[in-house]
Amino acid sequence: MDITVIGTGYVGLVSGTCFAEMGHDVTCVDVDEEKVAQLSDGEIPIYEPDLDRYFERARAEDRLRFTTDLAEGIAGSKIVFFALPTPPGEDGSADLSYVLDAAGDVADLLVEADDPEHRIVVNKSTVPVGTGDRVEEAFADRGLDIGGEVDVVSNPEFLREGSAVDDFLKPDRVVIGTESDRAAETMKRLYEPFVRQGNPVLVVDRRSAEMIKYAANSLLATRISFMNEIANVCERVGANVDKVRLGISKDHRIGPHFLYAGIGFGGSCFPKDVQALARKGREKGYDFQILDAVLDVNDQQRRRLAEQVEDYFDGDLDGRRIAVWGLSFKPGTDDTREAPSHVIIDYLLERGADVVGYDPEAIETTKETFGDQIAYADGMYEAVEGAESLLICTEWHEFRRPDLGAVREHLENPLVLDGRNLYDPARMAEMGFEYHSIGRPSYAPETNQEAIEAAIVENGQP
Ligand SMILES: NC(=O)c1ccc[n+]([C@@H]2O[C@H](COP(=O)([O-])OP(=O)(O)OC[C@H]3O[C@@H](n4cnc5c(N)ncnc54)[C@H](O)[C@@H]3O)[C@@H](O)[C@H]2O)c1
Ligand SMILES: O=c1ccn([C@@H]2O[C@H](COP(=O)(O)OP(=O)(O)O[C@H]3O[C@H](CO)[C@@H](O)[C@H](O)[C@H]3O)[C@@H](O)[C@H]2O)c(=O)[nH]1
Repeated sequence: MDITVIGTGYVGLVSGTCFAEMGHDVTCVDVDEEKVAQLSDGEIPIYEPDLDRYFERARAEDRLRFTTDLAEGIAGSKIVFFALPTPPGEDGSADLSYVLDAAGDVADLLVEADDPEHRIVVNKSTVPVGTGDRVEEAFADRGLDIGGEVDVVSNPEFLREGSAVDDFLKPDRVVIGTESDRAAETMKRLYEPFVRQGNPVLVVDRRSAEMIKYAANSLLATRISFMNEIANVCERVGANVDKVRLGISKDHRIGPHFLYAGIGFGGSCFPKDVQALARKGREKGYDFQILDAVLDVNDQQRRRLAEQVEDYFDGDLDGRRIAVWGLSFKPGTDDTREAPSHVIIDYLLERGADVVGYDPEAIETTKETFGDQIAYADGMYEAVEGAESLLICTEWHEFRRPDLGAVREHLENPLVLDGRNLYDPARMAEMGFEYHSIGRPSYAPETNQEAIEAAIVENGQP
C-alpha cells in the first residue's frame, strides 16, 4: 500500500520506517528542509535504538522516501498520516494549528488533483477530543465527499521514546477511531502484521479514540506523581519506597509498571497531555482536580534535587561547581523536552552555580537550550572532577555501575543526590559519600554509621 506520513519527528519517522518494514511504500513529508536532506542522505537526525537497522533496510529496498513537497508526498497515496506537533499553547490547551493547517493543505491538493480515489486521512498526533471533526470539516468545506472520497480516522500512537521501534512493531493494542466500516477494514489490514501475537486492534468511535490517548497518558502520569508522593512520605516516616513498590506491585490489580519514584516525569508528552486534558475539562465546565494535583506534584518533584543542593550549601550556590549526570528526559533518547535535568539546571544557573553536564546521547540537544551557559563533559568521570556535588537525573545504563571509588576521588565534596535510586544507600555511605535518594533513608558517612551497621546485621542490607 502507498502511505504518506506528514511530519518526520519521533513518531513520524518511526511509524514511516516500521510501515516500510512491513512492505509498504512510504513517503515522509516534512517542512524542515535540513531534516529531509539529511534523511534522504541516509542520516537519522534523532537517537532512537534500533531505528537505523530498519531505516537502512527500507531505504536499500526503496520503500522509504523523503520530501518537502506535499503534493509529491501524497500523490497516489491511500493513507495519509499526520504525525505533527501539538505543543501546548499559552493556556495549556493543545495547539492544533499544525494539524489543521496540514489538513487544509491536503484538502486543497485533493481538490486540485480531482482524483476520485478514496483516501484515509489518519491523525496520529495526540489531539483533544473533537479534533477529528475539525479535520473532517476542512475536507467537507472544500466540497470533498466524506465517506466517498475521504475518511478521517483517529489512530493515537502509544510508542515510548527509547523503545519506540519495538513498541511500534509490537504494540499492546492499536486503537482505530472511525465510524466508517471501509476505513476500519483498511486500517485493520494495515496493522494486522503488527498485532499477530494476540494483541487487539480496537475499533471505536473517533472521539473515544482521541480520549483513550489522553486517558492513558494521564493515568500513567498520575501513577508517577502518586508514587512520588508516597516516596516523600516514606522519607518522613522511615520507610523505603523501593520496598513499598515491590510490595504493591505484586497485587495484580496494580501491576509492576510505572511505579518508579524519581524526580518527576518529563518528555514531550506527559506534561503537555495532562495539561491539555485538564484544560479541556475546564473548557467544558469540569474541574479535573486530580490532574491539577498530578502537575503540581510533578513541578515540585522536578525542582527537588536543586532545592536539596541549595539547602545543603545554606542557600549559597554562587560559583559552586555542580555535576549533572543525565540530561535527556529518560534513558535511551536524546530528547530533552521538559527534562527534569533542564528544570534543575535552570534553577542552579539562576543561583549562580557552575554546572557541568554529561549525557551519553543528549549533549547536542542540551546545547540547543543552554549553549555555553553550562560546561559539557566528555565522560561521566570528567563531569565530577572538582565538583562539589553530583546530581543524577537519568538512569542511563552506564550510571548504574560506575567506579564509585573514582567518583569519590574526583568529587571535591562527596555529596551525591540521586534522583533515580541507582545505588545502595548504605554502600554509598561506606564509601564515604553523603547520599540522598528518593523515598529511601539518607546516609552520611559520619552520622549514620551505627544505623547502617545495625541494618546490615539485621537484614543483610538496610
Ligand atoms: N514523541 C513521542 O514519544 C510521542 C508518542 C506518541 C504520540 N506523540 C504525539 O505525536 C505528535 C508528534 O510528536 P513528535 O514527538 O513526533 O514531534 P516532533 O516535534 O519530533 O516532530 C514533528 C515533525 O513535524 C514537522 N512539521 C511541522 N509542521 C509540519 C508541516 N506543516 N508539514 C510537515 N511537517 C511538519 C516538524 O518539522 C517535525 O519534524 C504529537 O502530537 C505528540 O504528542 C508523540
Ligand atoms: O515509573 C516511572 C516511569 C516513568 N517515569 C518518567 O516518566 C517520563 C515518561 O516516561 P515514558 O512514558 O517511558 O516515556 P515517553 O516516551 O514520554 O512515553 C509516554 O508518552 C508517549 C507520548 O504520548 C506515549 O506514547 C507513551 O505511551 C508514554 O509512555 C520520563 O521522564 C520517566 O523518567 C517515572 O518517573 N517513573
